[in-house]
Order: sequence, then C-alpha cells, then structure tokens
Amino acid sequence: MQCAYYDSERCRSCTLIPVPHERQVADKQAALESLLAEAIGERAAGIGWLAPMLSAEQGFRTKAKMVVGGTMDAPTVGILDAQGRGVDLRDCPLYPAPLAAAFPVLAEFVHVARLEPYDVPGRRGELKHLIVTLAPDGALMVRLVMRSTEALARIEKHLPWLLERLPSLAVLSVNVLPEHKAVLEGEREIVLTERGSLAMGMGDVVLHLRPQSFFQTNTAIARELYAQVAGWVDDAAPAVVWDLYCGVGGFALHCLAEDRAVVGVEVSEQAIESARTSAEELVRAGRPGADEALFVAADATVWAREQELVPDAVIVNPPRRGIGAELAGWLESSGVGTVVYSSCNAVTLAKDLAAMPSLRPVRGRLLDMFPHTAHYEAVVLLERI
Ligand SMILES: C[S@@+](CC[C@H](N)C(=O)[O-])C[C@H]1O[C@@H](n2cnc3c(N)ncnc32)[C@H](O)[C@@H]1O
Repeated sequence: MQCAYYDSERCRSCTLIPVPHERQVADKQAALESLLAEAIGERAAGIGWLAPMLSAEQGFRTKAKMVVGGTMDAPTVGILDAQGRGVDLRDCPLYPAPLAAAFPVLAEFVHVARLEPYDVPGRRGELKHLIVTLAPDGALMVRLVMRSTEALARIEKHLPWLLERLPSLAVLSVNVLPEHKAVLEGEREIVLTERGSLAMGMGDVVLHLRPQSFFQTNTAIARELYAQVAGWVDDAAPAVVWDLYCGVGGFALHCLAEDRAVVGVEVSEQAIESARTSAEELVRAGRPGADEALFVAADATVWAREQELVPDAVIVNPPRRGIGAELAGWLESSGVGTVVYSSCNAVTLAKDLAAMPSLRPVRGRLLDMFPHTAHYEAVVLLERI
C-alpha cells in the first residue's frame, strides 16, 4: 500500500507498509506456527490451518485514536512528533471514508467551541485525544478526551452546530483525563447525546457499544472471527458454553442455539449491560437460545473457579496478557471438552497452550486484524485428548 505520510516520514506507525500485503500475512502465519511449535512441540504439528482471513488493505480501521495538537485555530489531528508537537494525519488511508470525513468537521469544532489542544511539553490546554468509532450503518461515536470539564458548557452549547455538520454523529461524550500521563483515556465519561451507545450491526446480531467498552478495531474481520468461532462451536454442539472475557458479547451472541445455554463473563459492568440489552432484543426477535443467555460481570478466573458445573465448551478472548497460569490450569484440569482460544498476542497464546497439555489444538486460523503492523489475531480450536 502507498501512504504519503509514511513516504514523507511524517508517520511510521505502520512498520510493514513497504512489505506487500500478502507477504506480510504469510510472514505472520510462519511466525505464529513457529511460536506454537516452540511452545508445544508435536501438538502444534496436528493443527489443521485454515487459509488466513485477509483484511482489506486500506479503509479497514473502524476505530480511530487521534492525538489533538496545534492550536485552537489550526488544530492537528493525528500523532505527536518526538518533540511532542502535533502531526496531522487526517487523510490516513487506514480509515474508511465515512470515518475520515469526520476529522475536518471535528477540527473545525475545536475552533468553534474554543477547545484548546493539550500541549504535552507545556502541560497546558484541554483537548487531548479524539476517539472515533464507525458503526457498519455509518453512524459515529465521538469521544473527546479532555484534561478537565472546563469546556463542557461550550461543547454542549455548540453540539447543535456539530450535529448539523455531522448528521451521522449518534453518540458524543467527554472523557476526563486529568493526569499528565501517556494513557489514552480516563475513568470518567460524560455522555452528551440522547443515545449513549452505538449500534454495531454484525450480521443478525446487534452489539451495543458504550464509550468505554472494548471493540475490535477492524469490524469486517471481527465479523469473520465471530462466524468462524460460531461454526466450530456449532460443530461441537455443546449444551453449555462459556464466553470468558466476553466484552459486549460478540462470541456469546453468535453462539446462541436451541437447547444451548450460553454464559458470557466480563469484568466491565457496562459491557455486560450492553450484552444483556442485545440478548433481550434477540429474545424479542424470537432467536432460539436467546432466553438461555446469561451475562455476568466478574473476573473470568475467579468466576470459573467458583462454578460447580463444568461446561461442554469454553471460548476465551483475553487481553494481550493472555489467560494466565491460573485459568489455564483450571481449564487443563476441568474436564471441559472443547476450548476456543482467540488471541491478539501469539506469545501469550503459546505460553497458555503450553500450560494445557491435555487440550490438543486441532484447527487454527490467522485473522489479518491489523494490516501493516506486526500484530494479528489468531484463533485456535482445542479438543481434550
Ligand atoms: C480482547 S477483549 C475481548 C472482548 C470480546 N470478546 C470481543 O470480541 O469484543 C478482552 C476483554 O477482556 C476484559 N477483561 C479484562 N480483564 C478481565 C478479567 N480479569 N476478567 C474478565 N474480563 C476481563 C476486557 O474488559 C475486554 O472487554
């Protein structure tokens, strides 16, 4: 892919841009297979690899995390350079057109609502980041990460201006990040629109994304991932399935079926409320199995260890740190017959699989979730030996 920002060295975030896309994916597949072979030896040789699921080369990133720099009259939307000055990347080819179209309007809003961009070296100013998510129907969620609530009244005052110029704006919120530290967002979120969640239509399931919940950054590949896992789960035909680290319920809600109980477990209360909303909608739509879906806000490991009954199948999709020794140990000794492990970090995936020698990986697939970077999603189906 050609990127003017990369060529001019304004941005080097996509480290693999000079490598042809198909070659990137082939190299990632080789790296994944070699990591697993190193960690689990012969067990890795039995994995039937499906062809990698290739992403579009550009316009695939449905969530933008942009740093705001410059001044109120000439803001930049992109990244900061080594000196902490703003670099504008509003034409970054990773974003789909309906998302990219929001950047100039939001930059103008900075000027109209007098939102002073946060100056990192000087530790002054208010607006730190713009986080924009695009739903499959074109609706947008925009989050303004601010140092304080100083500008809140001005944002509310000018909200009608913004809605007129950006009619696709469904959710607008202010996230408050008072600390001067290198994180994306703070804990406090103030929703300013009537709607507080973005409806992410994923085939025949609608996931309700609230500002602080996790969502995969490549929606087209996420849809394929949910379909792949639902297919494997249907083949195993379990009566009880757990979806651990379920977020807003993507895997769980795609695995509903007649005579099947699905339980989603996730630490974020908000994400669990969203999953419950989606499940209620599916009950009203008459989806078989929707009334047997249960969502619990809890730590996945603590919750699993507390249960008396062992499920037939477990899906895990942890953060980059993996499931860890405790949950891997529980899965190893639990007697669960089928495990599906979806991971965005093959290093921790390999380590966790090594801790579950009684579970044999039989199928695997690489999903090209993050083109032009060294990252990827890997999903593995495990069966008890
Ligand atoms: C990679 S995301 C997966 C989300 C979901 N499966 C999806 O497809 O969107 C990992 C999720 O794990 C949750 N999480 C982090 N630590 C957790 C824990 N100790 N117990 C349960 N969930 C946790 C995060 O809030 C996040 O939603």
